[in-house]
Amino acid sequence: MNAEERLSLLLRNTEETVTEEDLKALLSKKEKPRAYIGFEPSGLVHLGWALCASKMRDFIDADFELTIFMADWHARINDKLGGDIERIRLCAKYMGDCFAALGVPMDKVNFVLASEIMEKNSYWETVIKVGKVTSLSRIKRAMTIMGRKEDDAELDSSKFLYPLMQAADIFVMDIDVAYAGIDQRRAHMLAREAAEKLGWKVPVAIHTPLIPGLSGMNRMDPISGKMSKSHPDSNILIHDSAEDIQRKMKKAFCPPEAEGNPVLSVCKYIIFGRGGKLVIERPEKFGGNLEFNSYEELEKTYLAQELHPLDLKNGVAKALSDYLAPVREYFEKHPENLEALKESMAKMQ
Ligand SMILES: Nc1ncnc2c1ncn2[C@@H]1O[C@H](COP(=O)(O)OP(=O)(O)OP(=O)(O)O)[C@@H](O)[C@H]1O
Ligand SMILES: N[C@@H](Cc1ccc(O)cc1)C(=O)O
Repeated sequence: MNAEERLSLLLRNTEETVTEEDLKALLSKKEKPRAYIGFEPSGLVHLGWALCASKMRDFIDADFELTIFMADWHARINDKLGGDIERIRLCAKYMGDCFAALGVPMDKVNFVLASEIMEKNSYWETVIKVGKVTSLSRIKRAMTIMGRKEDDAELDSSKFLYPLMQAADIFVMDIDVAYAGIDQRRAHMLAREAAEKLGWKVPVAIHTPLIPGLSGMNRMDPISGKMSKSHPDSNILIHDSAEDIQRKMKKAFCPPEAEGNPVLSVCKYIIFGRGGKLVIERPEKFGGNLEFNSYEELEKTYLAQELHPLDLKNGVAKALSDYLAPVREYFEKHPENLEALKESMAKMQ
């Protein structure tokens, strides 16, 4: 694959790259750059992460050394899973299963737990150095990277370490490209600015969009309306059955426009994310079946009101169920971590 092909693979399905010039320069000078994405192990996985998994595959295909980072202590700070570090680590194992089930070749990635890198002597030194060049108000603004409000006065003080730790993770692992959903932008901008001030390597940041929750997203605050495990009614879990998907899709917000439309967003980034097609089954009297081979074709037809929202939803529910069939098969063969996590989570309530 030449540099141009690598670049277009890395840029597909993204919302922004900071900066494209830096990325081009990196590709021209490094054969196997280092990229990473981090997650808090914090519960059952939803469809938004399928977009992350798909992008991870792009990084691997573009010949990057990819690290999937399981932020166990970050999740502990963020009070996830009852703040129980053992439960959080169990969840990290289950997440490894999820990425494998979503088609990430796990033998080609580094799967790293935050506690492993935190044992290095340089970790806390790096946190402190980043802290020395970052203002407290900047840290407060970055609280949104942990799903918290900037002005929440009730936060315990460990949470102020979190953005510094997330930036330090990048430096300690010697990362060239930090990848995440756009809600993580403030962490990456903080890391870039700290690196500039400290004279360290400035990481490139690549961000994918957020799949909206099924009940729709507030344009003024897209982060809080994203599909998330915190909003079970408006998410699709990767474990959902065909019936669950159908039921949830039926209730989904589906306005006659593309922006903020969760059903079209699922089509764009999941169903057509790596090619693919969509078949809408319709009785002859309503125009018969439709087949789309690209998202653009689908969007055009839908916006021209030649496809009824209910028919679209039914077709998407069926396509999603097919998309997630390998995930169901994977967990039928490897149920251990999922079952152990569910059992452990049941003890929390
Ligand atoms: N709806 C989504 N669409 C696309 N990417 C997402 C979505 N939700 C989260 N991500 C990405 O997944 C990674 C982990 O995010 P995060 O831990 O906030 O997920 P979550 O399951 O929605 O968590 P929570 O429910 O606790 O807010 C981040 O890179 C984030 O940008
Ligand atoms: N802040 C990320 C998790 C994360 C933590 C540390 C990292 O280095 C990277 C990512 C989230 O909420 O999903």
